[in-house]
Amino acid sequence: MKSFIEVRRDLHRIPEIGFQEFKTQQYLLDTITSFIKPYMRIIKWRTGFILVIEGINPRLQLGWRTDLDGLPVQEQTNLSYASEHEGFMHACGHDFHMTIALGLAKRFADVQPEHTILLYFQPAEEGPGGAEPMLEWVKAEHPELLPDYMFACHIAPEYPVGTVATRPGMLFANTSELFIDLKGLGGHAAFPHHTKDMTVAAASLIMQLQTIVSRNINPLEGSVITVGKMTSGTVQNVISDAARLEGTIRTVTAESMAQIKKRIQTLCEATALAFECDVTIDYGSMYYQVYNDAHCATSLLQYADSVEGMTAYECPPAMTGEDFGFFLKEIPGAMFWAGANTPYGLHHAKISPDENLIEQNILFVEGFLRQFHLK
Ligand SMILES: CC(=O)N[C@@H](CCC[C@H](N)C(=O)O)C(=O)O
Repeated sequence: MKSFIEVRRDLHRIPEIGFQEFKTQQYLLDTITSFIKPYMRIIKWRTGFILVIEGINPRLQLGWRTDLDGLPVQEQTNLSYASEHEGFMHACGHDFHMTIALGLAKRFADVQPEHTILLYFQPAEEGPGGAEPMLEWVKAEHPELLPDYMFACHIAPEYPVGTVATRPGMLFANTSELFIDLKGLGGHAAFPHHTKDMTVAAASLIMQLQTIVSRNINPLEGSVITVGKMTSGTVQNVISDAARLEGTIRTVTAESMAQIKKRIQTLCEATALAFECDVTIDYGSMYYQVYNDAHCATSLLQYADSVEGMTAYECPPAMTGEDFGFFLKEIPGAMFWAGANTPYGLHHAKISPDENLIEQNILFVEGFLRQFHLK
């Protein structure tokens, strides 16, 4: 078998967006098939699958989840193994997450575990969200594959390799995507008084959206509204008849999410009135916050503390979103940040995490799952 660094590089070359992970799924299945044992079996679901590894003496079923999808980001790393898919990149570390899961599969193929291990290879974390429908499928079709406890990691650029950073309670925020379409009346650039200019309406709306967190939400409750993409118009001397804003909302409570959406509705209605146009809102997909079970998070930190080369850090929560939150809503478990030591942040076109994290986290997670026990 190839080294795990080579495997990660292979996966890095072929990023695919949510529910389009066809090559990725095939690569993962081919790799697992090369070392699969009679006590292991694969159950496919859409572009993902579950690898079931029967334990020798299974008192528990422990789940480990990896996400599979890349992002629509044009890579700028200049790496020899950069993305071969123009306009797409593994800019959120899912190539690392997948390699760690493959590494666990290999380690448990080499030495059968005591507990039954369920490796969830889940599509579409970045959007539209694979965790919720995957969990619904398991509950309906394979309830025997529901883990008793479930874990996952996410790379963290800002921490040194070997860091395990997590906390009991909320680790990541509630999220909701946000899509706003504005439709007006286009026309000649020289005759603005005959038009309803959607570039100006959209620009005004963006500025108003940015007042919600600063003026309407309790400052002691963190919230974020980001408009990551704005499109409007066709050419420099035609007034735009259509604009679209694409963004995301992050909150720490369901109440502030509802409050923000109410305010967005009001501002959109006001924009429609002020700019004499149609404004429609679509909230896309929403993720439940990542809420760690206290015993599971503490167990991860304590185990990290006991392993040479690993550093446990009880970290603050972040406004990142993760659909792993849907698993944790129903199954006790925890997610942790795995130190990746790179100057560029998640979703940056130049992010290049330290590959040493792969081996270290395979061994860490393997050891953690093998020794995990009930309270
Ligand atoms: C870990 C991470 O970066 N996750 C994404 C999840 C995105 C969810 C959804 N598409 C949204 O934008 O609301 C993140 O951006 O935090």
